[in-house]
Amino acid sequence: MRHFDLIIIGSGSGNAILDERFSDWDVAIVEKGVGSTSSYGGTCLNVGCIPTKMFVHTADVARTPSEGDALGVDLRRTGVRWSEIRDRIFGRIDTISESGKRFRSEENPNVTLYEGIGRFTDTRQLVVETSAGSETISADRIVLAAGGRPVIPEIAGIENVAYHTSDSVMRLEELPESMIILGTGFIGAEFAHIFSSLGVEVTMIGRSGRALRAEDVDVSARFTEIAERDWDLRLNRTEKSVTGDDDGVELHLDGPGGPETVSARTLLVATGRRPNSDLLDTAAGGIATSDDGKVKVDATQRTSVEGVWALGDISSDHELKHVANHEERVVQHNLLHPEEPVESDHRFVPHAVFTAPQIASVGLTEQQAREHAINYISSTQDYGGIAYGWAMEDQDGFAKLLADPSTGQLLGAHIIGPQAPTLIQPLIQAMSFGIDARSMARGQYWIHPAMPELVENALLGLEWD
Ligand SMILES: Cc1cc2nc3c(=O)[nH]c(=O)nc-3n(C[C@H](O)[C@H](O)[C@H](O)COP(=O)(O)OP(=O)(O)OC[C@H]3O[C@@H](n4cnc5c(N)ncnc54)[C@H](O)[C@@H]3O)c2cc1C
Ligand SMILES: NC(=O)c1ccc[n+]([C@@H]2O[C@H](COP(=O)([O-])OP(=O)(O)OC[C@H]3O[C@@H](n4cnc5c(N)ncnc54)[C@H](O)[C@@H]3O)[C@@H](O)[C@H]2O)c1
Repeated sequence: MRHFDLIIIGSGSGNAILDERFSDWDVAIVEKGVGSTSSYGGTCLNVGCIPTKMFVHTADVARTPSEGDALGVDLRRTGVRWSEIRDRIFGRIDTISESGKRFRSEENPNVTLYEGIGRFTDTRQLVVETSAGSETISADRIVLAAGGRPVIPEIAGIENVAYHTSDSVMRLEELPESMIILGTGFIGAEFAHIFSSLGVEVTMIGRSGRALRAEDVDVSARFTEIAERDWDLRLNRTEKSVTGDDDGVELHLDGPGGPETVSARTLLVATGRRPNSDLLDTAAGGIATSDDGKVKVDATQRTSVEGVWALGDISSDHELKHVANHEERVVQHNLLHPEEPVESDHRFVPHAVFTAPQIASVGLTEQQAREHAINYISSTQDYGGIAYGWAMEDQDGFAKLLADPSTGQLLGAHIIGPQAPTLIQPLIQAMSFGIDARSMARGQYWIHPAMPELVENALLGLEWD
């Protein structure tokens, strides 16, 4: 059994821990590979944030003809070269993944890369199943950065049909003429935009009455209206069974109008993700998990076992890359300076959904404020009420702010509309640095007539003592 100073399980955010300060540590990285190509470098790089946003940008360009009409410009999309799009995107991604793996395995003499599934057999001890056989390794310190994977719901017949998840759908051989997307969350909303903009007929299935229902209630309601215009959105549905053959799939549902069947060439399952703690058999390592399988950590990212840390999707409530990166920097510091540990800061975690239109959010939603009986004032500013919104003829977008009625400190910010993830950044800054709405609105210039006037006007709309 080989013993290391440090074992890192997972090459996503975990890969970034190692810098020159670790050059005299004997380190093992354990990585099983993600996606249909078993790639190195984790979810975000290979099957998550980065390729999806490369497809999203392409989809944004592909849908410009639908926006030209209101402006008096006639545009036509005459074709989509799917295999070129796919190969352009993965030509870049696969090269980065391969060079990242080569760097760790060939250019870091202090690092040993184990390619296979790691599983705990004892406290700080693992067996790794590699193609060359199984090997047992142990270490003084272990970092769990093993992420999560898509959940496949238990629908009768699903084991007999061909379906995709976000792990495989971006590498489709051909663009299908139709697609059923199961799930109306982040992944469902982003892929519905991507595939519909490229010409695929999208049917989207949701269990509740709203799409993106975790968003602020007004944002979710507006998004649902727009999604109903753009896609065949079927809400309040329960799946009964699924059947299929070489030509496609049929999903049998129960809904408000009784039983119904939807069919399409391809089925994409986007019904959430689960942490990989079961693959790791964290229980055998004595590591405590919550009921949902997330590894329990304290504010310094320490697990229940001395010398074992966790970060990112395997332990975090926020399955977001910027959170995994933040926690990785905390773990890195605490490995190097155990006598002066630092804590993760999860006070103002923003997120964005890169669908159409874009959505971004930070802090409390209105429904959360009500649920926790938090006093708030709110303000909503439409894109249609600012000069740049006139230029775009925007009819749908708005920014909504919630603030403390006694101090004017922002409690939450939610934007649906063009460039929402960019527009929200000054509001994240105001919340993080404790700037009240009036100081924020009037303590600086806002470029006229640029889109951030949406934020300025929403701030000015908040009225407090
Ligand atoms: C389609 C999609 C789009 C996304 N878009 C965004 C976005 O736009 N913005 C955003 O902030 N977030 C996005 N996310 C979320 C983001 O990708 C994750 O939050 C982030 O990648 C988590 O990083 P991580 O390091 O915790 O885990 P991962 O990057 O998943 O790394 C975990 C690694 O551990 C390996 N592993 C797991 N178990 C074992 C084992 N037992 N033995 C060996 N190796 C193992 C896995 O193979 C994997 O490589 C997206 C996710 C998906 C799926
Ligand atoms: N832009 C981004 O930051 C981004 C993009 C994609 C994914 N992500 C991360 O990945 C995570 C996973 O994404 P996701 O979209 O899979 O999860 P999600 O939790 O956002 O959405 C899953 C949806 O599927 C529904 N669902 C569950 N079981 C179902 C069933 N049997 N039938 C129909 N619907 C069902 C859920 O109610 C939920 O609405 C997200 O929570 C997010 O943190 C982030």
